[in-house]
Order: sequence, then structure tokens, then C-alpha cells
Amino acid sequence: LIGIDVAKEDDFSAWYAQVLTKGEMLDYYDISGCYILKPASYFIWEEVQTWFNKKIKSIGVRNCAFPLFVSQDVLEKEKAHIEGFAAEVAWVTHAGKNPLEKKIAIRPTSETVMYPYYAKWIRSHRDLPLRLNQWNSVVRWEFKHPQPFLRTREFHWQEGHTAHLTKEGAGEEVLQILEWYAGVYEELLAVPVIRGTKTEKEKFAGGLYTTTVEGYIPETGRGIQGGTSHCLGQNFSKMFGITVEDPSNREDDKKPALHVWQNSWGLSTRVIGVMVMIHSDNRGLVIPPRVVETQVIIVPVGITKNTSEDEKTKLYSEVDALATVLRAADLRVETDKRDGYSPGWKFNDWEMRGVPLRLEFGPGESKGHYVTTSRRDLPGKDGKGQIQITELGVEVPQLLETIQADLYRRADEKFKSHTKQITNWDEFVPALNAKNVCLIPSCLTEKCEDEIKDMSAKKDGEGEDAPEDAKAPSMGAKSLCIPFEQPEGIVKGETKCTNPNCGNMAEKWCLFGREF
Ligand SMILES: O=C(C[C@H]1NCCC[C@H]1O)Cn1cnc2c(c1=O)CCCC2
Ligand SMILES: [Mg+2]
Repeated sequence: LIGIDVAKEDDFSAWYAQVLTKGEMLDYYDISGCYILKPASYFIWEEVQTWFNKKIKSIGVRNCAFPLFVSQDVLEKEKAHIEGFAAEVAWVTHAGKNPLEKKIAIRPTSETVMYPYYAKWIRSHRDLPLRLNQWNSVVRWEFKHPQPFLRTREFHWQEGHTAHLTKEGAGEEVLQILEWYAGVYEELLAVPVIRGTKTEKEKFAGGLYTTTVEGYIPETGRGIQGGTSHCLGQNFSKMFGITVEDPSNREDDKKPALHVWQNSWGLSTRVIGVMVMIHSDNRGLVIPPRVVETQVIIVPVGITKNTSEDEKTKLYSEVDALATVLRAADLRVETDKRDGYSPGWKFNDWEMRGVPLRLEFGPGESKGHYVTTSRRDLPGKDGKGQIQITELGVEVPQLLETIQADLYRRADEKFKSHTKQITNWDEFVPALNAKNVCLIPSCLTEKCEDEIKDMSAKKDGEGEDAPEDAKAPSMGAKSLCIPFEQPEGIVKGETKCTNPNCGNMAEKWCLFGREF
């Protein structure tokens, strides 16, 4: 297991691939766009599931499992919904040598799988709100360059699908779920996100409105969509005939049936990729303590060839005792007593795996009744410290929480310092090229967005510092979201849209950036 031999700032996507493989998070597969999630990354996904399940179950969401397959006519029930995506649908055409009568799709998402049953199961307003969620994987045959965790042809996610009597009831849930998406990023993964609404151009076309959490990747200066919570309005309930009788009906009068209001919300294993890109460094993974499989590694040190067997045995048993104390404090601890490997080799190995805290324990520590600590997030002597053994059960959990908070604070400072509030168009493209995202007064029209994308696209070879996949000539800026938190400064009817060719008045501050 040799170290990472490419720097994050030199070749970002090569660095990313090495950090993931050498950190044993993932392995490559012979089918392009598909990857193996190894235990180290699956553990993180399970922590996300545990945290998110607790939240959604608190509002009555129940988990379930629908079939993987969708028949062609069901999938294509609503042409409008599917036409934009048809190229991405994967189809099953044979069973063994025999061609199937009709080809069958592998679910790219489950609206068309689930909603015929919503129509069947929802009869009365008393059946509302219906709130179901699936933890599953879906397939989308993307043609853009695949990226582990971020853009894969099969990905694991959760997809929540709910039905409500009123628009307000649906709207309340949309925001609650979005806040919990932000919580997954900010509480568990130490990743700051901006909450907002997608513009008409960027929203889910099948829905009424889309809310989103947007992240920022400093090395590429790009925004990244972190998770979306959509209100579908009554679009799908009209498509699938999901209605209830009007609750205000008296026995004889018959008001027309009401179409339910629906939401759908999704968060995928993309969260893991974002976390790795933001926190990991040139020595490998850096994983936040709240989600890492191994929070503390204890490494015996100071054993030389003239250390007696008794001394070594005594030291190893003290190391085990330290682990017991920490496990009693609910920490996930390992000890590395492998023979034939130097402490330095072991340090490098666990650093590559992103273990946030290392404890070194040798004859010196034993005599002094302390451990030497080494933080993964702080290189060199800044990360070094000592903890008295008597204080272990209290100070190690505290130190892990400090690491968690510092990881978040640093990422938040980077995001904030690379978010430029701009009202003068001439500053827009230079700000993008300096790896910023830009908050600008915008008219929010699709036409204006298209113009901004063209005007901010890199011409061939321009911006040599851009990472190779950002050199693609078409990398123009897209709208990322209309932040819920709006700065001051837009005077309705007075402030003009920042796009000089637009001529419209600005409606809101809108976040633009080159996007993953
Ligand atoms: O999937 C959604 C909407 C919604 N699906 C459920 C979870 C939340 C949200 O992602 C949008 N969408 C994206 N991609 C595709 C489709 C699609 O509907 C349908 C066909 C293939 C590709
Ligand atoms: Mg897509």
C-alpha cells in the first residue's frame, strides 16, 4: 500500500481516484460507471441511513420496497415526464436466449412504479398524508464522464414519495426534508451547504417547484447539487388519477374529487463523494469522526529489537486496556499490533484511511501515564498533543468533537470566501475563473440563464489552470439555486438583472457557478 502519489492541487480527479482506492472506500468495476462500495464507504452510508431514518420516521414516513422493473407503457405513461430522460433508461430485453415480448426498464426513479399504487391505495382523505420511502439503487445510463460517487450509472439513494390533502401540508414537508438533507451534510459530514429553490430552468420539469442544498468544491471552484426536495403539485396525481373525496362534502352534496398534492425527495451516495473531495488531502482520506468507521487507532510505539518479550506483552495489554476504556465511552476504536510493520508505516496506513485520531503508546507514555495524540486533520506538530490516561474517557470524545467542528468551520470559511456577491457583470467571469460561485441580482428567466451560460463558457484551452474535465469548452455557469437567505440590495422595479444583454428587472439574488 504505497501513499498517494498525486497532489490534490495538481490533478484533482486522479487524486480523487487514488484517495478512494487507497483508502479502501471503493473499487472499480468492468462495467463503466459502476463501482464497488467497500465496507469503509458503506459504513458511512449506513450512518447517513440511521440518522435520516430517525428523522423521517418521526413524521410518520414508512420504508418499503417496490419492484426494480418498470414496464415500458407504465414508464412512458407521461411523455412529458420521460422525454427529457429517455436516453438514460436501461432496458432488459432478454431472459437467457429468449427475447422478451416487451422490453422492461430498470427503474431510473420510482414515480411511475409507485404512483399507480398510490391511486389504488388512497381512497379517502383519512388515508392522507401517505408517506413512503425507499432505500434502493437506481440506474441512469449517463453519458457524461463518470465520477465515483458523484456521477455513476447505478447509485444508491433514498427516494421519498408522499401524498397530502393540501398544498400547504405538502409545502411544509418539502422544507422539513430539505432541512434534514442539510443536516446530513452539516451535522454528519461536516460539509456546509446553501439551501434554496431551483430556478424554472433547473427545477425538476415534472414538478411544481424544487428546493435544493448546494455544496461547493474548492479545488474546482464548482457548485454541486447535494440533494433535492420537490413539490410535485398535482401534476402526477392528475397523471395517475390519485384523488380523494372532498372532506367538506355532506352526505348528499358531491363536490368534485380532489387531486392529492405530492412531494418527492432524494439523497444519494453522492454525499460520500462530496465529503471526500472537501476534507481529504495529499496523505489520503480525512473522514469526520461522526461517520468514520474507526474513530481512534491506537499504535504501540518505542518497541525496539532490545525490547523484551515481557515488556512488549505488558505494553500490548496496556494498549488493549486503553481501547476498553474508549469503547466504554462508545467510541469506535482499533489497535494496530501487527508485527513486522514500523510505527511510521502504520501511521501512514491509518492516515490514508482517514482515521481522525491516532493515539501513540510506548514505554515513555506508559511510565508517564499518558497517550500521545495525533490529529489527522492537522499536519505535523500542530496536530500533536497528550492526554492523561485518567482523562481518556472524557478528553478523547471531546477532541473528536473538536475535530468534527474544525472540519466544518474550515469548509464553511472556504465556501463563504469563494462566494462573491456581484452586481457588475464585468466581475462575473473573472470571479468564476478564480474558482468562485457568484451571487447576482437575477431576473430568473430561462432565456437569461442560457445567455449567461454561453457568455461564461470557457473557449477552448482557455483558463489553463482549470482541472482537465473543466477545460471542456462548454463549461459555462448555471444557476445553482435562489438562496432562501436573500441579501439586501434588490429594489423591486429598480435593480436591473446583472446580465447586460437581458434588460429585465432583477427579481432575486441567484447563486450561479460552474457545476459538477
Ligand atoms: O428523479 C427525478 C425526480 C425525483 N425522483 C425521486 C427522488 C427525488 C427526485 O430525484 C427526476 N428524474 C431524473 N432523472 C431521470 C428521471 C427523472 O424523473 C426519469 C427517467 C430517467 C432519468
Ligand atoms: Mg440526470
